[in-house]
Amino acid sequence: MSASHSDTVYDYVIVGGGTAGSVIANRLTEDPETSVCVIEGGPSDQGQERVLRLRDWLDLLESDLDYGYTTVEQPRGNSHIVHSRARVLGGCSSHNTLISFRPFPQDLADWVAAGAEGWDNATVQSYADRLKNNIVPVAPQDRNAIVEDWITASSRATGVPVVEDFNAEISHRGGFSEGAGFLSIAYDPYTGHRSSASVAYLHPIMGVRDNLTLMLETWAHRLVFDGDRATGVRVTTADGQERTVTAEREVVLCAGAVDTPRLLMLSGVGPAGDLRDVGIGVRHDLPGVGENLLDHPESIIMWETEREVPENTVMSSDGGLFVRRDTGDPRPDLMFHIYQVPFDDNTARLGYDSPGPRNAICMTPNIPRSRSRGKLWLTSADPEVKPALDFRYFTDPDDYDAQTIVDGLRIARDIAATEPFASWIKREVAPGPGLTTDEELSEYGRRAAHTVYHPAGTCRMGAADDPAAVVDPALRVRGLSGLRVADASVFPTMPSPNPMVTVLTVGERAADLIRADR
Ligand SMILES: Cc1cc2nc3c(=O)[nH]c(=O)nc-3n(C[C@H](O)[C@H](O)[C@H](O)COP(=O)(O)OP(=O)(O)OC[C@H]3O[C@@H](n4cnc5c(N)ncnc54)[C@H](O)[C@@H]3O)c2cc1C
Repeated sequence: MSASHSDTVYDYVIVGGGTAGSVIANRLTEDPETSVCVIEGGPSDQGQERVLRLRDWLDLLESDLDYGYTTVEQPRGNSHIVHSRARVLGGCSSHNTLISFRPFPQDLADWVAAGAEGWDNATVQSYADRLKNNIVPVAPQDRNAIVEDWITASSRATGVPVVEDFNAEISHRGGFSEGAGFLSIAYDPYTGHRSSASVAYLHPIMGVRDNLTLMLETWAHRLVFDGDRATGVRVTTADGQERTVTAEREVVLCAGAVDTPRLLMLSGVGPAGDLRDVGIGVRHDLPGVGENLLDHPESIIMWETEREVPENTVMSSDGGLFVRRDTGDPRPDLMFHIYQVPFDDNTARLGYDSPGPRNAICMTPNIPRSRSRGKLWLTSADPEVKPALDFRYFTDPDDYDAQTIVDGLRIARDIAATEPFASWIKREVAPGPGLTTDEELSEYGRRAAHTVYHPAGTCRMGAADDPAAVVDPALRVRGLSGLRVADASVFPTMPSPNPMVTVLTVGERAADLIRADR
């Protein structure tokens, strides 16, 4: 951009310097003639050891760097889940566990079938090939003996193969149906530091590229329009000033699956009836905003160990297991993480005791393609009031979601009875051996349920003429101009595995789409 512009006018304004936003900011500023301003609600992560040290991720949950969204009551689930969302540069990639899975080919076929033309497997995987993050299987020194034994027992008990590199199976062999192994993680095995979106995409260019401006601890609370065209963002800066940051070309929303639909609705873009109910003037009736709230729900089984769990780890959840029950689909339909620490918030609330910090091992079965669909909406026109999140956990009519958790708990028990994992186990703490029927396991599994922290889908992508879609396949907000969304909210359906790599590829492709429109 030319030097004649004032300091609050940029070619592109990106709201949210999170996972996708960091990628887009990097790619757009590769052209020195293009100016970009990133508005980020949180502080920088640079030099912040408590953020960068991946092993300490649990300390960031519900901290000053977490927006901590709650849910409305979940009659068939757990009403006490806190949905952590990071308030720091790099977004959730700066406080998550950085487990890195490419989406499965069939996940992307689902996207295309949902109207996301151009988001086919070959195209999306080619963007995954470009990622700057250092994604590697858990390094030898971080391979904990109990996880090694759990992988062996998982393979023996369920008949699935041991997998050395899950992503290689996806990129070179067209995916996998089942497997147990150490996870691939975006980290530096030499330092234990994150290879988050900010580390990989922003740190190398901060203070280097003059055409990149970061407005940190700055909150965007309303979009500014000229007719149907988005021209900028009203923000409150770190020192409490109200300002308008102007975009000559586009505003790109990367505030995540909670805050992007929230900002659209606060700006009068969303379901007209819902907006009127809270006294917000309707600029553009877009019924899909806030709908299609997706997640990966999980539950937990916890054991006390006979001896202390060794300390070496990347982030205390280093192994994964994928099982397929429905052979009519090539993808796994049950996933498990292992936790090498007592992950006991939900079990303690239900009255279960907790083993000591070095004497617990947990498995968390999760639902890769949950059939329950939720919704997010505003309860007030006040931008400070958090939105309501209703995931409608375990409400799918066929009870597929709850049955998946029941199956998961049973498979976990089989693994705990199989050597070499069995000899680590002293006793089952939760749900406890007394609960055995489907009904008992379903009731427990739903009450102790948690989230894998993967909300998505609330501004879903679809065909340009699909009235329920919020953005078209080029990520442009339907019916408006100068406005795109690029973050987890555009997912039409949930990718089966952990979604961060898919979000990063959304960022990579968004940058190309934006450049193509110049
Ligand atoms: C605890 C936890 C663990 C997870 N573990 C994994 C994992 O291991 N693997 C995996 O694949 N996925 C994981 N996930 C999910 C994954 O991290 C997210 O799906 C992904 O990072 C979301 O990226 P995003 O770009 O959509 O949003 P975010 O990364 O959340 O970015 C949004 C950014 O926008 C900023 N922002 C929001 N609103 C405003 C506003 N109004 N004004 C200014 N700034 C604003 C926020 O501060 C944030 O930086 C985890 C998530 C959590 C919370």
